[in-house]
This record gives sequence, C-alpha cells and structure tokens, in this order.
Amino acid sequence: MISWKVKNDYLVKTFELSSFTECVDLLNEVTDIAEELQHHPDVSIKDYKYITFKLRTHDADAVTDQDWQLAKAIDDLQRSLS
Ligand SMILES: C[C@H](O)[C@H](O)[C@H]1CNC2=NC(N)=NC(=O)C2=N1
Repeated sequence: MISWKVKNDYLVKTFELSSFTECVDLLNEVTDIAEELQHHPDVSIKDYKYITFKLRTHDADAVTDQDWQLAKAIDDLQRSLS
C-alpha cells in the first residue's frame, strides 16, 4: 500500500478500493474520528474507486502531528474495513 506523502504542503494519500460504496463507507468511518479529533480531511472520490485524503492543519498553516495522527487513524480504519 502506498504511504502518505507531503505534496504541496498537504499530507496526501489515495486509496484504491473495490467500489464507490467502499469509498463512501470508509469516508463515513473517517467522519466519526474526524469529529472526535476535531480535525477534518479534504476528501475527493475519483473514477468511482479512488478516494484521496488531504490533511493540513489550517490553524498552523502547516502539516502537524495532528495530521499524522489522523493519517494513522485513517490507515487503521481502512485496514479494519478490508
Ligand atoms: C475549532 C476547531 O477545533 C478548529 O477550527 C479545527 C477544526 N478542524 C480542523 N481541521 C483541519 N484539518 N485543520 C484545522 O486546523 C482544523 N481546525
């Protein structure tokens, strides 16, 4: 699995899943953790099965530990759903 990369000042990862539904299911799970952490990703779904998360701490105008914490949580959720 491709790991998170810093691109244009965002921490970014694209997951190739099996379907649009799997992308939406992952996003629904991420919603809960984002609310818990009060830290929210930018999200896009492209070509029905590629979901991209872009993380950045707006308050700090940088990638911070909070982004890495959310990134790890997204990886854990994705693993738990697969
Ligand atoms: C008050 C609240 O905690 C902040 O506005 C949070 C909300 N969610 C956030 N999400 C992200 N990605 N970056 C932030 O700086 C941020 N700030």
